[in-house]
Amino acid sequence: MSITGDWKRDLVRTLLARPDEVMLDLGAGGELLVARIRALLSALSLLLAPVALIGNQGAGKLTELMIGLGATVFINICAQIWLALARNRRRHSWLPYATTTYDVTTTTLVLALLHLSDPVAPFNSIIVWVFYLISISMTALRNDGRLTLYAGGMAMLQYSLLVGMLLAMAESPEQLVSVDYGTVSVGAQIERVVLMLLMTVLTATVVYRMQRLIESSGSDGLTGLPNRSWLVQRMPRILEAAREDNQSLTVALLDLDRFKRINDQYGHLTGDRAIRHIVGSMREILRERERLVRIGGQEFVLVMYCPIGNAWERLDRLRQLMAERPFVPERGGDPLHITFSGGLSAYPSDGNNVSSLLRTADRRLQVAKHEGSNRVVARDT
Ligand SMILES: Nc1nc2c(ncn2[C@@H]2O[C@H](COP(=O)(O)OP(=O)(O)OP(=O)(O)O)[C@@H](O)[C@H]2O)c(=O)[nH]1
Repeated sequence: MSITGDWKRDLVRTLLARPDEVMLDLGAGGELLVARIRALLSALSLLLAPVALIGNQGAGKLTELMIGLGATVFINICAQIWLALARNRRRHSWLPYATTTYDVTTTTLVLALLHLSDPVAPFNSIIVWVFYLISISMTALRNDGRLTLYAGGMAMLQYSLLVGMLLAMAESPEQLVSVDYGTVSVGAQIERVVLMLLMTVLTATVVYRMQRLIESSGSDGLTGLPNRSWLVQRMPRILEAAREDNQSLTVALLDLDRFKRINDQYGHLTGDRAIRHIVGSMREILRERERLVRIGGQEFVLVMYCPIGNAWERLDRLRQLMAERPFVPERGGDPLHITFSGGLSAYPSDGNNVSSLLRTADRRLQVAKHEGSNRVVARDT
């Protein structure tokens, strides 16, 4: 299979996947930012009506301005509602879809309204049409590829339907010529739809790249395991979910014993190989949804969905497993028995947040090291 094929498949899979908790959290921050920008732009649009009033005279123009003013007031009320919802601590998963639908549809409605003042305006107005592109590009801040595809698809569909309907309604070619907006050309309309498609593809690529960067910043290069920043970001949600499901959770902090001697004796590359070898054994004791995290050089955290006593038994089994599978530093050389020490803490009895759980586990780990290493301590003595 070609690398290009894999890349494309990965891109499509990433864009269509439901974002995970970290992406959704970042996306909620992006939604708030977009809501603020929308509120600012809406407030600025309120200034346009008085400015236009100064420059225009006549009864017909006044009616038009009143309609414009009414529309901007409506847009401002909506912008404030979206802002209040985005600020809400409770995350609404439907909100980005609702606001994107609103942004795109408002653009279409304003273009349709422009038809009342000049029949060519909806086809050739740049200022209003550009809001389709702005709405599509703003979806990048929500970290959800599906939202970008939805925005692009909806913008292209609504615009095509609008210009198709207006072209069908035109009674004579003269109606498609205007002093202010020029002549309507079907080619230019197709170009606009192609530009919307291009903006959708570009924004989707930005979303894909951002998701990849966020993922790689949360994983360890040597082992591919999640790293400390992953743990700090993810743990609050994991603990919250365990509390809601009334599920037992134990945090195990493991530290390899006297690892320095392997580096000193065989070199760093062999040390790296030893770490990967040990991680292979550690992975085997993981159950569904449990995580192994590399938080430091030779330090690991296991997030285990079981009571602390059961976790202790499982880690004892890991010790046996590692004893049965010694690491061979060089071909034909003597196998090395690498051991680990561990400290456990139970959620919520030993702490109800990541720091206090890790602090307790670390205190017990130090006791394990002090008592001679190669052991796991589950409670304070
Ligand atoms: N090869 C390799 N070594 C690492 C890596 N990260 C940390 N180390 C090494 O791990 C060793 C840790 O040494 P110490 O903190 O003294 O701990 P220790 O020798 O395991 O001793 P105790 O923890 O007290 O049992 C150092 O030699 C680090 O260079 C890594 O990614 N690869």
